[in-house]
Amino acid sequence: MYRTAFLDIPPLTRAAGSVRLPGSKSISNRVLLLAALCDGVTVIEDLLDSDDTRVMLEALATLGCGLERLGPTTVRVRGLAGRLHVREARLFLGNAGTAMRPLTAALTVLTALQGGRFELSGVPRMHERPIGDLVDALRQLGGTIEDLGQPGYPPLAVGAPAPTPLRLDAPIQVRGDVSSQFLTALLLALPLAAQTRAVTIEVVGELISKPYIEITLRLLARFGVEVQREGWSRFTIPAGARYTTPGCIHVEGDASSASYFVALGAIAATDAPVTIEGVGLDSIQGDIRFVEAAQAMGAHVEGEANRLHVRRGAWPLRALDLDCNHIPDAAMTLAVMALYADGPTTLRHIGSWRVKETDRIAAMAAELRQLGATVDEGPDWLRVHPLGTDGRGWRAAAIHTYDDHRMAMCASLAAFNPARVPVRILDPQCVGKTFPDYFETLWSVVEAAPADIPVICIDGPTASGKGTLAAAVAQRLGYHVLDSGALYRVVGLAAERAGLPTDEAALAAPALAQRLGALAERLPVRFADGRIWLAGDDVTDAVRSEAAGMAASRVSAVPAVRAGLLALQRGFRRLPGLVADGRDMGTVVFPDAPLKVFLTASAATRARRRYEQLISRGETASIDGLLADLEARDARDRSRAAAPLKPAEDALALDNSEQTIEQSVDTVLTWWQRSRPFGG
Ligand SMILES: Nc1ncnc2c1ncn2[C@@H]1O[C@H](COP(=O)(O)OP(=O)(O)O)[C@@H](O)[C@H]1O
Ligand SMILES: Nc1ccn([C@@H]2O[C@H](COP(=O)(O)OP(=O)(O)O)[C@@H](O)[C@H]2O)c(=O)n1
Repeated sequence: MYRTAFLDIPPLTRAAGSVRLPGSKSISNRVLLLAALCDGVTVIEDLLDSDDTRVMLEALATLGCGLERLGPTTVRVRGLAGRLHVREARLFLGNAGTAMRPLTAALTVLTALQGGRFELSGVPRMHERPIGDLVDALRQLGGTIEDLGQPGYPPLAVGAPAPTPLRLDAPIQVRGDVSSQFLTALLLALPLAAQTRAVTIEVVGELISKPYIEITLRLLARFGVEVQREGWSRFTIPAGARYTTPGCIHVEGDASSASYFVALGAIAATDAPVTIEGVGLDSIQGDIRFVEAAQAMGAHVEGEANRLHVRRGAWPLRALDLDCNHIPDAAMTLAVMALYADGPTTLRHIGSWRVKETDRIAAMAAELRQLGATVDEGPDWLRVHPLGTDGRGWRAAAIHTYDDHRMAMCASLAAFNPARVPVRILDPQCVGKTFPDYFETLWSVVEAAPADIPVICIDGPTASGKGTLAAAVAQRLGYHVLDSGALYRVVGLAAERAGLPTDEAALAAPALAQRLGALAERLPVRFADGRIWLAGDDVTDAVRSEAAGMAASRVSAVPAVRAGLLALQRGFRRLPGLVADGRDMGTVVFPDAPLKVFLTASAATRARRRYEQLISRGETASIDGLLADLEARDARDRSRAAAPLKPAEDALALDNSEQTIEQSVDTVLTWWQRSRPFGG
């Protein structure tokens, strides 16, 4: 997951390949609650690992539920068997509506039956998301609920020290036109109260998001509770209802998350399809019907039970006028697809967007306008005018994401714009709510023209701080790093292991130079988790020695070695971007890089830094010896014929002798921001 302040997505061209989706959020949190309420043990497989499931798991643990992780996405839950193990607790539920609403209902019923008091709160946005209709229904039922903030919104306290009688004679009425989660919450909780008599719920007003109620009913059935339904207005939980564990339950891939990859397949030029694994035509999630909407816009989709294959069909996409009540979450994806359509697209019946993670109608309109689009909005509709496929009208924009995962994922689709402008996603870690690795998954199926993938070059003499600066800048931008010096060091080491000499006299022989060049070209080197591997051996420490540095300096003067390493180095230019440090990054390897820094510091400063570095590693060193070595290395790097150390013509010079590391990083990031088209 990217924890950077922003993530710049270069213009993307093509997409193909296969993605596996994380588990459905809606299913994950419902299954967790059902497993917690029932008697016995449930193993949940492919559970979503995200912010929203984490807060649910933490809440259930606080309530005394036995939870055991069997793997990254497998959890064993020992249910509470309908009994409260603790009578008082504070539960923090982040911004997870799928935790807040059902837990409020379940704890209201449990405390009415057994006594106890629980406080439920969340992030500030959670406290702006309505829950009043659910609270009204639970109060009708005889539950005790106290508003701890603004009435009708979390935070809430539920329960009282002593049990209170539940009123189950009359049907419980709940509004269905603000959020279907209120009805879901009652359906999940009321089997607790139906042990001796049937419980009926009546929906007031038109029920929105019916597919989410379907998921609730199907999962209740998996846990042994068969709810009887009359249309979409009356639901009866039979007397004697009892949650029983299915033993093991598998969570299917998230159909709303699938929408981004369906859209990708429809938008990106491609020869091979984008294949989405883990969700398909057998899905119980309503958002799977996004596929029909995408097809109406021109996507070519082939579905299997648990898999989808998508390609571009009509191009530009076909404009749409659609009632989106049945796909409230995935419909956001249509708003971005609409930018690539042949006319204005209108999304109707999306009033629930206003009470989601953010006011999604306002947010979507504002951000699509930033991209250059004309957008009209009403209380429960949105109309997006296309930006066209000839490149005119599109603007590079820094997209605000409003702590809303879907805003971030939707906006990424704008990177296919024909104007080939990059898209900046602010606060990319908001995707952690449902799809922590969304961007990594995106990179795995998309392509960009190499020239569009930004590279920041940091060249300069030894111990000027290039590696330190490169790593810090890369971390702030979410970019990859290329430590090109390490490659020369590894060549030196590989030569030694192959029994090849690297002293200057020997290197003068053309046959040896050629062998070293061939060695460099097929160097079995791998960088992973901060370690360097040479043909399966961890050589991280071995290549860092001063002797290895001197050997690197000698072999790096051999033109065949430099040529041999060229393709390998260029291969590091991968999405979303690269920071490369060395001697010739800006002059030879990435001459088209949009930012080149030539980093220097006085020889005395550099010798002192290297000295401190070695001493801190527990090695012995002398400043005078280091100074002499470093001057020798500088001289050789500057005077060699092949790619000598010198600033590129368009490099910006930075002398960090008097700067802290943070100051150097800030200087480079300021230069970088200036070179980007986002303003500010
Ligand atoms: N701006 C700076 N101010 C102070 N020390 C620095 C600065 N930049 C780097 N250093 C320190 O200097 C040492 C050498 O830096 P390094 O990044 O290994 O250099 P290079 O990659 O250029 O050989 C490191 O211990 C690092 O912490
Ligand atoms: N792009 C590069 C990087 C390193 N090198 C050589 O490889 C040696 C080791 O590089 P390095 O960056 O690890 O060395 P230090 O600067 O850390 O001492 C340098 O002394 C250079 O001679 C090069 O020629 N070209």
